[in-house]
This record gives sequence, C-alpha cells and structure tokens, in this order.
Amino acid sequence: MSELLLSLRDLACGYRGQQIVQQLNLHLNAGDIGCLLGPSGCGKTTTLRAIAGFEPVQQGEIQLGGAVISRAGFTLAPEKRRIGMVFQDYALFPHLSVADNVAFGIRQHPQRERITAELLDLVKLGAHARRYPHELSGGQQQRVALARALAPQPQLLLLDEPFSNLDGELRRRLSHEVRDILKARGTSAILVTHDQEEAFAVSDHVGVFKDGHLEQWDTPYNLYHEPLTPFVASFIGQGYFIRGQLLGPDAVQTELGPIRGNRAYTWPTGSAVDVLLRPDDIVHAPDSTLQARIVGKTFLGAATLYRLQLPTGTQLESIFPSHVDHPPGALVGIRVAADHLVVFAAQGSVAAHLEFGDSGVRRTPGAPA
Ligand SMILES: Nc1ncnc2c1ncn2[C@@H]1O[C@H](COP(=O)(O)OP(=O)(O)OP(=O)(O)O)[C@@H](O)[C@H]1O
Repeated sequence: MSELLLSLRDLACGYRGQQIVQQLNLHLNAGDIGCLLGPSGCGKTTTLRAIAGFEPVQQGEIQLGGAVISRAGFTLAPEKRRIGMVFQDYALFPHLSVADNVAFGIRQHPQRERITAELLDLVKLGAHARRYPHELSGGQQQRVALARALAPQPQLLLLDEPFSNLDGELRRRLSHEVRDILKARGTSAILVTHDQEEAFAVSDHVGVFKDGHLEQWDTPYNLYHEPLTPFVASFIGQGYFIRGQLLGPDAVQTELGPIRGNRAYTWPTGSAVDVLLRPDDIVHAPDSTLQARIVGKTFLGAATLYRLQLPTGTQLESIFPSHVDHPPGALVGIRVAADHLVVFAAQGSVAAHLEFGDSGVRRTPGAPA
C-alpha cells in the first residue's frame, strides 16, 4: 500500500480575490503520476502554481508528505518545498552548458558531478554535456529541463504542458520516455495538459477540470468507461448519447433494444435517460436484424471508424476491424456490446428525489473502483 504524498483539501485559489478554482479535493500517492486535464482556461495552471507555492490559496489547504505547505494566510516559500518544476518553454539557463544546467540545483552537493553524469545518461544526453541549450533540439532541451528538475531529488515534480512545444511523433515518444524515467526513479509527479492522449499515456490518475471544478479524479480506464458526469463523458474519448428509458436499475430500453450494464441507477423505472455509446460499444454483426446506414468513414489503419445512422435519424459511431470494408451509404448489421452502461438523466427530466450532488450513479459491487 503506497503512502499518501500530496493532498489538496477543499482548495480554492485564484488571483486578487477572484476565485478561479473551487472546492478542489485530490490525493496523490507516493510514486504515482497524476494529471490535471481540461479545456483552456479551466484552472489547471492556477492549481499547479498553488501547489508550487507561486500563488497563495484562498481556502482549504495543501499538504505534502504530511505537512501543510499552503493554507489561507500561509504559503511556504517555493524554494522551501521539495518540489521540482518543468515548464512548457524549457526555461533553461542559456549561458550555462547542459551539464551546468543540470547541476544548477545541486551546486553545493559533494557528489554533483556523479549525479549530473547519471542524470544525463538517464535522459540520453551524456554525449551533449558540454553543449549549450541553443545547440539542442526542443526535445533535447526538455530532457535537460527534466534532468535539472530531478537532480535535487524532489518529493514531487510538477510538469506544466511539458510537451506542447513539440510536435506529433516526438511528443508521443517523449511523453512515454518521461513516464518510464519517473517510474524508474519512483518520482511522484503532477502533469498539466489539455491533451487527453498525453494524459492517458503518462498518468496513473487523471483529474478532469471544468470551469475551475474538478469533475472526476480517476484512472484513465474509469474516466473512459465510467464517467461520472456528461462533461467527462463527452470530453474523454468519442461517443454519442442516445435517448432511452430506464427498465430497471441496470437496464435501459433504447431504439437499439434493451441495453444492460454493470451499474445500478437510482432513478425510478421509466425515467428518461441519455445512454453513452462509445465506438467500441457498437460492433459489426452481419446477421443482425439491427441495421444502420453508413454516413461517414475514417480509415485508421488497423480499424475503421464508421459514422452510422439509425432509421430514426439517430447517429452513432462504431469501430470495425479494417478488413471489414463497407462503402458509405451501405446498410450494415450491428450489435451493442456495452457492458459498462453509462447513463445520465435526460436534460430536463432529472428525478426530483435526488440529493444535490448525487449523480444518480452507483457502482455495482465488483465493478472496477
Ligand atoms: N495572473 C493572472 N491574473 C489574473 N487572472 C489570471 C492570471 N492567470 C490566469 N488567470 C485566469 O485564470 C483562469 C484560469 O487560468 P489557467 O491558466 O489556470 O487555465 P488553464 O486551465 O491552465 O488553461 P490553459 O490550458 O489555457 O493554460 C483564466 O480565466 C485566466 O484568464
């Protein structure tokens, strides 16, 4: 059982009395990588700056390793927190060599040369120790920044959009590499990004933010398969909502027939609901009587994403293996293969008996936590 490293309790923070982030609660265990994910302006960087100690908190508190480092009226100075930072723009010292950049935070350390050499090897820049930042590529500069941040052995590393200045393939490769490096050293980290693919590739837990509120803090698997709010359901992954009617706690009648899942809902039978269907929930079934027309098609390589239209006009997406090739306009047989039933109260029909804050969702015992 890992121990708790970082906790944010009922946190509110912002600028000059204006609250940007409110009622934020999250916990990170030692050795874990967490991620703050959300659209632009939702408060991710503000939260990261509060954890780093660059911004005071307005309410609640932040604890690191069991000690309070921020609460209203008290902010432990950033340099007194054992927290390292990696920024989007690398922020290397241009007049220092790669090795001197990495050694910057451990100048007084008797072993600084050995530690610097080890870290440069770790980030695969051993051969570039004497170069200067402007002689390196963007990806190499970000590796130097990572080595520099790791040198003082921080308890926690904060990474603010660390890959967003890099493109495509390099971005993907470096994000995997950074995860491997952090895991190999057992370094705990919080990453800020607005890129879901990056969040999932790097993190153990991801927090989805909307307008300064954390909507869900969970594993990538649960965010995808068991989103707790319609916003998380639509922000994470692809999918369509179709209208349905509750047949019982764990079954919904829809135009695709009854759909059953592994969660129980507390709304009364007959309630109008919206059912989330992901592309992997709809599978190709040539003999099915359930037919849909292909209205869009995107070849993805190993698979093809089809946009389908039901006779009522409802649209869905479905992933078929790419050797199952159908032209746009064709009718195809489909079957629902969703074992995670994700349902939200249909707009305007929220059951009146629900307490405020109750999403109406109960996890079935035995379902992934
Ligand atoms: N120094 C500041 N003073 C006043 N308001 C600020 C300041 N910095 C950010 N804000 C505001 O706080 C809100 C949240 O900003 P924040 O940078 O935390 O968002 P973000 O989720 O990190 O977005 P992005 O992905 O675009 O960086 C925004 O409305 C922004 O305009």
